[in-house]
Amino acid sequence: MQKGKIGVSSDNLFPIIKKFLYSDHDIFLREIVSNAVDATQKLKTLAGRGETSVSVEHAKVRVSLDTDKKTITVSDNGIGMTADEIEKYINQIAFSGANEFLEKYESDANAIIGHFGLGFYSSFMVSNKVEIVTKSYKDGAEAVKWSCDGSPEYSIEEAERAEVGTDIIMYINEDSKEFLEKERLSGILNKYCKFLPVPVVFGKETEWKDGKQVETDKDNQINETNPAWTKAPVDLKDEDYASFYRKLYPMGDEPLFNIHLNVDYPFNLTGILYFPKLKNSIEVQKNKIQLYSNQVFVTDSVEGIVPEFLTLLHGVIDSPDIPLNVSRSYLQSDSNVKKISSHITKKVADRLHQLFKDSRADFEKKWDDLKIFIEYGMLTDDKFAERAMNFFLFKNTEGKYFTFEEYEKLIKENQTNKDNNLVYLYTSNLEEQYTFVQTAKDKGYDVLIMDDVLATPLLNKFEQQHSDKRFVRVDSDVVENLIQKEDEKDELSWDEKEELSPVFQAVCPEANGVNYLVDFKNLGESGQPIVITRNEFMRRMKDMGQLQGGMNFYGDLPESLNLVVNTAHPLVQKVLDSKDKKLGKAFETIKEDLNAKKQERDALEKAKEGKKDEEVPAAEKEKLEDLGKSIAELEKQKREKLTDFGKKNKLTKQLVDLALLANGMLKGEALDQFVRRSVELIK
Ligand SMILES: Nc1ncnc2c1ncn2[C@@H]1O[C@H](COP(=O)(O)OP(=O)(O)OP(=O)(O)O)[C@@H](O)[C@H]1O
Repeated sequence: MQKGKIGVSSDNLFPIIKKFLYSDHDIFLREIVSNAVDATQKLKTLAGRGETSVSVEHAKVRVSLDTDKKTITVSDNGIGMTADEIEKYINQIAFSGANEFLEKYESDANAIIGHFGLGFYSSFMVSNKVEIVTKSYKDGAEAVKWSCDGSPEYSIEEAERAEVGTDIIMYINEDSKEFLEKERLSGILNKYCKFLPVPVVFGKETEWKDGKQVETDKDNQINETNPAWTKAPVDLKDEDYASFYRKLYPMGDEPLFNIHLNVDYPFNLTGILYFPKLKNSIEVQKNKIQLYSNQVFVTDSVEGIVPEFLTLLHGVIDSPDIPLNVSRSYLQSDSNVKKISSHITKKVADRLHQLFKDSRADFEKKWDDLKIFIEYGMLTDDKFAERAMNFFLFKNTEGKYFTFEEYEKLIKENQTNKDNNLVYLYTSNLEEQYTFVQTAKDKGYDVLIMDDVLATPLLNKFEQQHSDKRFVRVDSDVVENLIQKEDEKDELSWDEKEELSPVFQAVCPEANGVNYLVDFKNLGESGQPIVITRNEFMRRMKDMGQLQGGMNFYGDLPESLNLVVNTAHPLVQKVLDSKDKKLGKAFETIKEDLNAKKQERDALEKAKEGKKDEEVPAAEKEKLEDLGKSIAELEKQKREKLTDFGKKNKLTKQLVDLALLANGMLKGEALDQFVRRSVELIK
């Protein structure tokens, strides 16, 4: 037996490997199994070149578990190692054996790249002791056994092994005994090794016999050696893509369609990406793409590796050019990774454009499921946004689809306002905003449906890019104001409006932290007497605030609605008339009094003009002050009378309630009262 010291610069390397090399301890299995796969492939390469007569026909990697001895063993019938090679590749751990092999067999390099640096030593994260029993393929090579208990000391001795290949025997330590559970182990194999290119077996297949599961004598192969993405697109049918998707996501809904990536210049990349049917919550759909390197699973958290919006896609990307065992931040700044990312973006946009051109009808059918994804892309990636203008679709309330260009043509004539802006009308909820949609349609306008969470930021973006286009939600103003074609004429005098304002204010609901602002507008005799609208700017700001998690100034503001009184409506005129009748002489007196006092004050103010303060007689100042007080008092009385009238007047209440009802905002007690009042009014 020969003893020696592993060639590391410091005795402290082992603890470092154990603790810090990989945060996921389960990665040891990936490393050891992929070394075994590499060794097998190396032997196949040699056999293919006629450089060895060792049979590679039944090449496989076997993982076995011995719960009594507390060992996990990974065996392969690959290339094996001589004692010298162990010295070189294992003992001199800074040296990566793959390099030498690569130099020699450059043309076959792709299949045999070792990229995990200290891969073998990751076994010490979970083991007290590791043994290698190996026999090289080289003529006359003797089997050897290397053994190391986790200190830098190792031993190497002769051993028995009938066939060429290697066993890695790991004596699992107390802290890691979870890995001695069969379920756990097969879980890890399924995660990392599912698509390795050489058969990997673990345990035996089972079958149902006499009402229970029994083991057969057939090896249980855990991997598929030729997964769909490694095949040429021409060799795959729709069903093959669909069944591969089911393999990746057994619980997932059927995807909409897929993109098969196959790049070999300027970098190597293969993969299949699927467009899933997105559900409402975006977050849970994210990060389902699996990243592989030569069929070895690396990660399923691809943030920063593919563009943000593409994390919504599902599927597999495999590239030997992605540096894998490095930190995430390094990965994100890697130039290869950046190229890959923009390449995928382009491919995805191309594919969507293709689908749009090939079958518009089919594309439209899928649009509702696709749009969140495309909108997300347009918002976060300007290059994608540019390309997407070719296939982004608007959908109107009739269920018809238009490209940006087509829609512009459709509305240009009718929906250009007096300032020469093109106005796009939209609804975010056809049910709730039904009356507004209908009113707009009656005017001959077209209304779009923009009902998803990304609509508001997307509209903001469209408007930023096109300064002559405006998007307004149908309920953000009365239809006359949405697309203002000419300056309006007024039906009520300033005084009349001033008096009506507190009357209607008095019957606005007070609960729910909603502010109402009474406003007046000529909506025509056939228009509704009262309409409730939501200011577009404030609403969008609130929407954005909510998207950002409510941490935004506007998000916290109380909701503010406009109560628009139709100045041309006969019922509004009726309120005005009945107010005069009801408040009668007493109210007239207050008004006359108020007017007289105001005139007096104005005259005094006028006389004061141009004089310095000390030139104004004290009596006059006092008089002005008294007048101010009386005016304020009279104003207060006037307001009180109007408020009181508003509250008692059934018609006022009824009109406001009707407007609330049309907006689905009349609930509970208020609704009950409305119904009772309506019955009474009909009687
Ligand atoms: N099962 C095996 N059969 C034959 N040689 C092996 C086996 N396992 C490891 N080796 C040899 O030991 C070397 C070191 O392995 P290790 O996993 O530490 O690094 P690597 O495989 O070279 O690099 P990486 O882990 O990054 O792929 C390998 O390059 C290979 O030459």
